[in-house]
Amino acid sequence: MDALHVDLLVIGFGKGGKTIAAAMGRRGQRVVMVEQSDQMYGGTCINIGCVPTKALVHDAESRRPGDAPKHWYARAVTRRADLTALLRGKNFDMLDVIDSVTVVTGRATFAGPREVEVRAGTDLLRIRAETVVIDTGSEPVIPKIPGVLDNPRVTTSTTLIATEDLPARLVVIGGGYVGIELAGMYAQFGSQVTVLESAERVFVREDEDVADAAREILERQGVTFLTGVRATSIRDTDDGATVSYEGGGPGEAGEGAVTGDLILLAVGRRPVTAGLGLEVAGIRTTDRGAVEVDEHLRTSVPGVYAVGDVNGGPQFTYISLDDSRIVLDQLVGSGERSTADRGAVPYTVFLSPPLARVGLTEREARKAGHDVLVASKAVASLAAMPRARIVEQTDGLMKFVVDATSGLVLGAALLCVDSQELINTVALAMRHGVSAAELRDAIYTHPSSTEGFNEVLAALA
Ligand SMILES: Cc1cc2nc3c(=O)[nH]c(=O)nc-3n(C[C@H](O)[C@H](O)[C@H](O)COP(=O)(O)OP(=O)(O)OC[C@H]3O[C@@H](n4cnc5c(N)ncnc54)[C@H](O)[C@@H]3O)c2cc1C
Ligand SMILES: NC(=O)c1ccc[n+]([C@@H]2O[C@H](COP(=O)([O-])OP(=O)(O)OC[C@H]3O[C@@H](n4cnc5c(N)ncnc54)[C@H](O)[C@@H]3O)[C@@H](O)[C@H]2O)c1
Repeated sequence: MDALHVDLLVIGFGKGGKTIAAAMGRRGQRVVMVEQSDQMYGGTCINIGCVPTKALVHDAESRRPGDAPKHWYARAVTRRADLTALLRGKNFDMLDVIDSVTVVTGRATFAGPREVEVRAGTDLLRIRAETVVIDTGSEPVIPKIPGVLDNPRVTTSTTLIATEDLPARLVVIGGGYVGIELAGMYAQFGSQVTVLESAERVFVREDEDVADAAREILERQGVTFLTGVRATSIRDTDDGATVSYEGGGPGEAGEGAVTGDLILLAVGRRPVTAGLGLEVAGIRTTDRGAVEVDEHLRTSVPGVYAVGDVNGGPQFTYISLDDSRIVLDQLVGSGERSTADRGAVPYTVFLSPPLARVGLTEREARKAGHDVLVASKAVASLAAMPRARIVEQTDGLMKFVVDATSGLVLGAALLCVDSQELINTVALAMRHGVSAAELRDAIYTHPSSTEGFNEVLAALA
């Protein structure tokens, strides 16, 4: 079979891959983007990840006491589907409008170092490229628990958020990002939610005061947490699916069972490398199954790069985007940009209100030997941040960890309204050496959430 020969081949329509494809296509390079599903143009984020879940969080938060839960939820699922369809179309068009870029819908497997076969139904296409970018993302880990496989009551985030019937009872296995966000969201839609988490507490990376505040908000919204427990089996009953568990911290049952109408598996996501034929191409993987890359995202085969979740880095859309900057710098820039350049990378868990974090926690800062100053205030106690009262969301706290010697911000935990926006200002300040005093004394618009910094950081004076 003759192979189609192009300049750049991208496998997977994720954030990093599509950004590289568009940039190189605009430079006149012949580019092929291979995506296995026409329902995944644009990748995980817009179709089954960030965007649909945050749309659902928004709708869950907007439910008023008189709104019938099942109806409200079904309406939200329809809106989610409309929104993702719109964005999927826009993402396809983004590449389709570029003359030298072709989107091929089919599953790619390596046939050589920079050559793939693409299977679409009975059609088979062979593509050879000067440069290959692997951006195949990640997929949910399915824990080896009896009763999990082929059980219609067992869901992943992908299938749960497409379910049109609101589960009366939802059991979530895993209290990480996916588990927590969906637990909070479904509780606000009206489900009775139980989270089973194997760590001794939820938000285990966070300082205890922050973790306790976040947990307390979720509990008030109706989420029950069982921590330090491990699910051992799932058994179908007349009444639903019963998850048995072992473990449990002080004061908690050593073993027990909880029944749900649906069970959500949320114990992590692993890189999609199986079945890609990486061994045929000589592309090495790590012991965790990710494509092995160096700090410039080069794989073990010259001319082949890996971006996004598949390279084993932090699993965030904005990291996949930053990966694309590193690869583009290799292809058309100075080749100096690397993963080592990243500093103060923030993250947000979309609770209501969101928990946004950057830098060191207080515990980490003290352990690292810093002379630490802490400024922390409950949002409800802030006089100079009326925005929280305007939007009727006064839950949470703002906490800054500051180096007493340099006056620089070491980290922040913002559990408050708009924190997904605020944290980017703090991260920028940290990256550019803006001091805590400068953040405290800056002029912010009013009424805004940022002006909370004036009052919270005043405690450092
Ligand atoms: C429920 C959920 C919520 C999330 N929320 C957030 C959030 O709020 N903020 C955030 O930053 N991150 C969030 N994430 C993580 C984020 O979605 C991912 O980190 C990001 O989308 C990864 O992008 P990527 O570039 O690695 O590839 P992806 O976007 O995963 O794209 C990979 C693509 O490759 C395709 N593919 C795979 N194998 C092949 C093959 N052999 N041939 C052809 N195509 C193939 C897949 O179909 C897929 O479209 C969330 C994830 C989930 C699951
Ligand atoms: N807002 C965001 O940015 C966002 C939202 C969703 C997902 N994501 C990304 O997706 C990734 C995957 O999310 P995730 O929540 O699936 O993984 P995760 O790694 O964040 O959390 C998995 C959790 O499951 C627990 N766990 C593991 N095995 C268990 C078991 N057998 N029983 C009970 N608990 C168990 C772990 O202790 C952990 O707390 C995240 O790491 C994140 O990068 C980001």
